[in-house]
Amino acid sequence: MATATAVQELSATVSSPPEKYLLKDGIGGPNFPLLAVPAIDLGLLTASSPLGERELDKLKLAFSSCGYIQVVNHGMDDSFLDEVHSVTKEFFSLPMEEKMQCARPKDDIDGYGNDTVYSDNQTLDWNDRLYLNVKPDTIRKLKVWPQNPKNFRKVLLEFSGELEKMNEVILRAMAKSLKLEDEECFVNQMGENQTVLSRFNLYPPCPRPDAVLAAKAHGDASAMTYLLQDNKVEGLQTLMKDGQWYRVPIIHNAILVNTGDQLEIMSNGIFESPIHRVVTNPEKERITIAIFFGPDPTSEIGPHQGLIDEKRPKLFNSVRQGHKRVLFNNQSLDWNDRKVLRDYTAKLRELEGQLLKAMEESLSLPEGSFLSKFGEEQSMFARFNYYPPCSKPDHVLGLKQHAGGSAMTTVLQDRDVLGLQILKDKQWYWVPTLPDAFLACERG
Ligand SMILES: O=C(O)CCC(=O)C(=O)O
Ligand SMILES: [Fe+2]
Repeated sequence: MATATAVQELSATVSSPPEKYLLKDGIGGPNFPLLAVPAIDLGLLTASSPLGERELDKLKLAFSSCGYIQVVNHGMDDSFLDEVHSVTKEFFSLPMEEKMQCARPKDDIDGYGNDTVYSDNQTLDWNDRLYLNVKPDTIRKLKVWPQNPKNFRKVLLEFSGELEKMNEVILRAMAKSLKLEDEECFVNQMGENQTVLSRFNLYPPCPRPDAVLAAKAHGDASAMTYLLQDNKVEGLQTLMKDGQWYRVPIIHNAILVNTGDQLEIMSNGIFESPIHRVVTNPEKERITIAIFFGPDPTSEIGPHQGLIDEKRPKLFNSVRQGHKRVLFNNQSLDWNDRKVLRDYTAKLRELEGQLLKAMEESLSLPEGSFLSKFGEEQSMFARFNYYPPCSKPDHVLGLKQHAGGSAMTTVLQDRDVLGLQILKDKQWYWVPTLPDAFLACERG
């Protein structure tokens, strides 16, 4: 495993980014709409007044739709936040030899560096960063904590300490906004020794903003993420359910908060962990500071009991951080696969609606005759099949003869290998494969 050259140096010396930073299909765009992220007044979240109630409703709506809030009136004054920005900028402006004293050792995450290169095919991010674990104290790697600027460590501890308090207020408010009896339920799930990780990001100017990302699309593995954005240069974008990337706006010295994967689990999927990315800017550098809060890695987290009912079954298994598994009709799936499955099933639901409509039309039935029978909460399950080669195809079936119990089944067939047969008039017929076409059948 190798480390890439500092992006800061590339930015200063090359006129076009090396191949390994270029995305084959570009970043899309160029016009990305601005996302409306609600500003939440921290003081009001704890107020028992109609205004306080309104703020809680805003918070709930924001976290369950776009996944972000901008916290204002948070009690950190401008001069302090300017100091957070300036120690970060000063650190990245140090001569390379000095920054390298904080270099991330191979196979570690703490320290100054950038993408670890795992393979020749990897596309790299246009970003240098300093990762520092802050809590629990026992995992601090002080060897890579900057000694210069002199106030760096003090500022980091004060900033993360302020955000730790803010996080407790917000976690309580989230529980309250969901009308949960136990307002401490999310705070308690974070455990005795929650993890606090800081990430200082430098995004140098990039000559190919159309083809290079500063951070590839990802969801945060944290429970909650707090970001002090650059006050002048935008860059963060988030993927909304309409499949479109939106720009996340800047509010001067507001703290941008998003839910991470662990909170998605605790809230049984009500508060989703948004997928986001960072784009590059051709002229200006961008600096941000992210603080991630995660549950105690030794304690188990899971969907809160009060958020599980018939309408919203338990979506996730209980897990320890780092072992993110999910329940999807009793099939355990990896986290990223679940996101793919969610998008895929959403598209199939649309397709199903169109097919039902066409079937109604073909029988001259009024619109909705079939669809209405499925009800609000129609069930849907996925099954992934692997059929290994078999030396006795004349004696062994991949799947015995059956008719499914569903109303409608959609199959994405193997692109190359035939296998499915249907029985019609006592005769078995092959079902041809048509690359990337869906096979739909009634009554499974
Ligand atoms: O710098 C940003 O705008 C976002 C950073 C981010 O997504 C991260 O560090 O996980
Ligand atoms: Fe992130």
